[in-house]
Amino acid sequence: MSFWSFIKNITGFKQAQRASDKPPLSLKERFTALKNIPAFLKLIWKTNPALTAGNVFLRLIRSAIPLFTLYIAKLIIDEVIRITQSTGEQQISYLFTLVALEFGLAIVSDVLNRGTALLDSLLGDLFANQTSVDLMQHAATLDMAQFEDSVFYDKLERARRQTLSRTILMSQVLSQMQDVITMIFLAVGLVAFNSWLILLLLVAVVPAFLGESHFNERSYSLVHGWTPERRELDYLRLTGASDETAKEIKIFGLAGFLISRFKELSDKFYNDNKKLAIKRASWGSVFAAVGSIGYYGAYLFIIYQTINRQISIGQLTFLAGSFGRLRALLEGILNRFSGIAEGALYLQDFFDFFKIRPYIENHPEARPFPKPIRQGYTFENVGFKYANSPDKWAIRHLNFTLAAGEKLALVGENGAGKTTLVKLLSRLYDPTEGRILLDGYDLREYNPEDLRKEIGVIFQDFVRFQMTASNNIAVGRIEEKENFNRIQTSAAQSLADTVIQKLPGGYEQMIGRRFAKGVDLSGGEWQKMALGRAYMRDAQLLILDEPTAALDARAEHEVFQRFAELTQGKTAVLISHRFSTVRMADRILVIEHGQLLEIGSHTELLAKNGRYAELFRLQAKGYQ
Ligand SMILES: Nc1ncnc2c1ncn2[C@@H]1O[C@H](COP(=O)(O)OP(=O)(O)OP(=O)(O)O)[C@@H](O)[C@H]1O
Repeated sequence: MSFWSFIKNITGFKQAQRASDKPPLSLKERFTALKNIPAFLKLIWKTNPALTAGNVFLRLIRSAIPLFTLYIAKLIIDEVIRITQSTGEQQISYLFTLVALEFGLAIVSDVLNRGTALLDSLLGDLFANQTSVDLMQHAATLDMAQFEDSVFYDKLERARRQTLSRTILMSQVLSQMQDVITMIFLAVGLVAFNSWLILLLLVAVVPAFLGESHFNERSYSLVHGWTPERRELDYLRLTGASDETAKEIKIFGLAGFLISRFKELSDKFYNDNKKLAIKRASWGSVFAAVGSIGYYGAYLFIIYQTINRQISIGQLTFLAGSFGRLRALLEGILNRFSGIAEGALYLQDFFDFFKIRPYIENHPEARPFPKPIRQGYTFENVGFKYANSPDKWAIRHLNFTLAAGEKLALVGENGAGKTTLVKLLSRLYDPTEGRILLDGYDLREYNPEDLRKEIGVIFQDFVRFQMTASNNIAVGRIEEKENFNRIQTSAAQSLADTVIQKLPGGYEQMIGRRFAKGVDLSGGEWQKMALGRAYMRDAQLLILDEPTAALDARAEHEVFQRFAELTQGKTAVLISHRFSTVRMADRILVIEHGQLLEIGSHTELLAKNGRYAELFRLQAKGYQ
């Protein structure tokens, strides 16, 4: 497989081609997406009812102000004309009252503007934080298999990316409601004077709205279709400039290679986007011109009526002002409508993500988890295929028992299926065929959460948490993160204490290079920290996948002297390529191409003189 086909596979590039072939969404589909708005408003309300109510209240008051301002302006002009055209002494106190009223309205409007902007930004921040938390919480409930599915991953990516656009959508929806109310106020005023003007207004605005909607739909389709490529771009950006990859990028001289692929993809996206942006701008100008024709048509009509003395000059300013305001408002509302419809489409991704349910879920009528485990595990003809390689059995026809309290070692070549087996034991996946029994009952009958509480797994590719040394060990049992004694004892048992003693900040030292003052560790030092997590955990089944691979000979020896202590009274599964480690187990299961080849104690298997004996001698020979 070439490097690029590999990257394309892991980033789900195939989906990209399918997605970009998708026809753009129809007007109906966009209208349908609006059904997400009520649920969205509910989410905003739930984020903070007080701020939401305050926001709506201020906007309601604001929406009445333009009509009053225009009307007072009309009264002022008519009054000024009346005064200037009359002879003799004139009372001007009425005029001053009107001006003072308009001034008052201007001040109130300004304060309300700032108030809503403030509430918008506070509510927006809270909403963004809340939805990020919800996303993380939901992602945590989902299955491993779902994370390995690229369609799922695209959904997660889109749901995650749009945090900012969701806050913008929130302001848009609230402003839309405000503008609609303002428009109703103004329209009532306009109709009271001349209802024909409303028709002219629609002629001026509707074409622009349809144009905008069309282009929003195109741009959504473009962005949507590009999700997998954007994931690839993110991957390239990260790989090309990260502390974790810098070493190999330099040594293999890969920078140019990654950059050229990045440029190739990003240029393609830029060009697609550019074409659309140019079309949008050109059509936008045409529609704006149509709008202006409508507006000036109405203006001429009002001027004509004024010259014919059908309306006063005050009415002229009121009507022209109302018409201009209404046109701008309606244009804004219609344009914003397509923005909102576009946002609602993205919301669909967001809500879709929350609709994804894990297959492996807790259920109320689950069997209580046995404490202690009495019989142990039984594998009955267990077979498993990864969802992303449906043609290949990673494990097949596995039949064996793991008795309570037994220490079982798994031996086999790379890719034989050892890690897959322990993933099934900890129910990260369910078997594709056959079943795994625990104390006589299918693992599916227990709650996965109860099961996982009783299992401690240290994976080969354990996470190097960029956190303090203390937390790096505490993650083994995070409820005990404040229990310093327990952390210290676990560190001493896994030899992590020897690493921590050398750190300038001791247990509070930030580990890893990502954050300021972080100190990185060597592979073996990291492994000691990870092993500390196993000691933190008070689990009945302990699974250690290559726990000593990165340790030096002395550390490995010491770790295994303590292994008996760690696994005392517990069932343990140990994966290792080192026979010095493997031989300590009660029984050894040799796995080949996902199938059980041999099982027995070290002495039994040596006596059998089969694959285990062959591999054991091969390794022993290497040391002679
Ligand atoms: N997430 C995955 N998706 C698809 N296939 C996978 C996945 N993980 C493992 N496999 C495949 O399943 C098979 C068994 O892999 P597994 O990781 O269990 O092997 P292993 O015995 O633990 O190997 P190693 O000694 O190299 O750690 C391999 O062919 C591997 O390519």
